[in-house]
Amino acid sequence: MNIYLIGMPGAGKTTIGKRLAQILNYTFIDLDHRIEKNALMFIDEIFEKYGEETFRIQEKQALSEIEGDNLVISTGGGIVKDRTNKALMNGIKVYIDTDISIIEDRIGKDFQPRPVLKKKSLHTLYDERMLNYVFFADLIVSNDGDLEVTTQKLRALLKEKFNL
Ligand SMILES: Nc1ncnc2c1ncn2[C@@H]1O[C@H](COP(=O)(O)OP(=O)(O)OP(=O)(O)O)[C@@H](O)[C@H]1O
Ligand SMILES: O=C(O)C1=C[C@@H](O)[C@@H](O)[C@H](O)C1
Ligand SMILES: [Mg+2]
Repeated sequence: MNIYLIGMPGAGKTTIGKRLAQILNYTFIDLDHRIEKNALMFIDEIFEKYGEETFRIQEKQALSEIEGDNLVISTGGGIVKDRTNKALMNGIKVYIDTDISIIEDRIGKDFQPRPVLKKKSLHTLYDERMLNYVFFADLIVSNDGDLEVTTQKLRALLKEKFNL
């Protein structure tokens, strides 16, 4: 069974995904890195050179190319903008739900370029996307507190609800 992590930029999908894969002995895949490998370009360069629409096509393509079992896949924050992407996610979809003000605090301390945040605030993106995250989700896990606590909580829910 594969596990897809969805949620706002900076919610913790990559960090939790790596740790969860370690605990379950699954393989970790970061969809943003797959897109960069396919395009031989960083995501902010794709946005700059070709725009968001082209990026979304590449994102859908990378999602549809995921193969294998026992994978933890962290997706980009905007994967839910296109509701038809849900059908391409064959596995348990987990919404990592993190308070916007906590995300703001956390990503103030990291330096990854996030091109969507050049145009819109996290608050606006959250208002636009929140219902779509819920539409995609089989499970919802809050990541407002300690990372290890979140990951263990998720691990326990996967066992309880999906017998993993
Ligand atoms: N529970 C936590 N406690 C403290 N810091 C955290 C926690 N979860 C994530 N972080 C930190 O928040 C930042 C964003 O996390 P991460 O990169 O995993 O988010 P993401 O959802 O993958 O973001 P993006 O959509 O931009 O790829 C990182 O600096 C990470 O170390
Ligand atoms: O929230 C978004 O729309 C994005 C999030 C990142 O993970 C990347 O997928 C890209 O920068 C777009
Ligand atoms: Mg990430």
